[in-house]
Amino acid sequence: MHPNALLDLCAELLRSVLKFDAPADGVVSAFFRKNKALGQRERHALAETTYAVLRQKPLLQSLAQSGSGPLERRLAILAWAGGDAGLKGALKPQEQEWLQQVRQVDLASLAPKLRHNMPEWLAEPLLARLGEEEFWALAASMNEGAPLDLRVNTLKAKREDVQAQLKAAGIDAQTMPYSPWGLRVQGKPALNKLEAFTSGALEVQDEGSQLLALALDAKRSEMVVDFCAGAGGKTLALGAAMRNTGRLYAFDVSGHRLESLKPRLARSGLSNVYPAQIAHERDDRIKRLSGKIDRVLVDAPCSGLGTLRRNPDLKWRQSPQAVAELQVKQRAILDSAARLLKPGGRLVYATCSLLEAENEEIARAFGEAHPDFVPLDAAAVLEKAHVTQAAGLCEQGFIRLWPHRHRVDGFFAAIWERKA
Ligand SMILES: C[S@@+](CC[C@H](N)C(=O)[O-])C[C@H]1O[C@@H](n2cnc3c(N)ncnc32)[C@H](O)[C@@H]1O
Repeated sequence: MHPNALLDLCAELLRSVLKFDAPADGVVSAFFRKNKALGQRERHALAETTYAVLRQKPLLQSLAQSGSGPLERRLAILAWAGGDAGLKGALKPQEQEWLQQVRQVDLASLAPKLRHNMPEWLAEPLLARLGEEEFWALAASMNEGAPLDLRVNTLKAKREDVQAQLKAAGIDAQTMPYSPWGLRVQGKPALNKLEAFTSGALEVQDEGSQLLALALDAKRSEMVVDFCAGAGGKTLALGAAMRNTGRLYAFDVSGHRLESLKPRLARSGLSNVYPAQIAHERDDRIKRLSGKIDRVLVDAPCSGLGTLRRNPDLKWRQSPQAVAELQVKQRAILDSAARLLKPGGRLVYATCSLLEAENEEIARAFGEAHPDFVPLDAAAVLEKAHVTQAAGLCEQGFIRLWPHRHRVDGFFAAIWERKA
């Protein structure tokens, strides 16, 4: 495709994505389905440019003000990720001149909001919690892409064997710094045709999610509930940790998400998982299992703001009102899920949010209202689960993962034991 046509197509894609009426990854995939003739490199250029615009929207919108022509084309020019040669071939002389001028701007001299590229309602609490230096490190880390994290299904294979298989396929996979199940790959190699993947020895799962499954410490023959199982990323890790014994209920209100668990379940070799759609957190099924469960994971619906490296659109699609509504849901789900536990059972509440409002605030309120739940020290729990450098992953007794500190998505988890 001619570079100019590709640039215009990118502007068209940006126009759709920047409406923010649907998640960016879905809009990009739908756009590619509609534009079938696009080659691999062209798709890469369009997707990376779109994500670069989402990551730095305030900065790029501000810089784009001086140019002319459609705003989305200007944004695409400023963020272009398809190489300088292609861009040169696409630009009119006037645009070339403008780009030269913009590239001279001293970015360090710009207002803070154009440098951290977050809405104020998000920047404010993060700055208050982290202080200047760490806040800016976090802002920078959110503008980096995330690597591809993998979990070895220990039911089927050993980590070092899968690592060797990947190496034989030309993929350099490093063992993860914290999770004993994890391998990390740079770039985005295609995995779905590899024997390690089709045989179920390998799943895509970020390191933080693996650590949450480790924190639940589900054991052989236990009764376990994954309350918000979704497409089952954590369910699969829990089922393998239980060595395919006992009973693992995968609940979710979304039947559609639970459907996506099925092919993954088939690959994994697990037969101890029971997916079930529930109407809401007080569903009759929950009442029937009340007091019978050994371990419950609540991977609560949340703002997702810990995953901005992968989903930068979330910072523009979320709002303080949405967070307030999520808090109501999070409290209700945690309260209801807690009823499932036997005396002596373990409860883990987790989110992939960075906000105290969805994390410590929810956990503390639950602790105050439920004196029969004793908080467990997260570092001690992770150490017992053979997680290396566990203390560095925890704050105030909770798991607290940060992209700039740990090079993973942001995650939170609180752990309790119901009094015997
Ligand atoms: C963070 S996602 C779960 C991700 C999943 N655990 C994984 O590892 O792939 C939160 C899930 O909570 C589900 N959910 C929302 N409200 C719920 C409720 N009242 N009861 C149970 N699940 C709920 C959503 O459908 C969504 O799938």
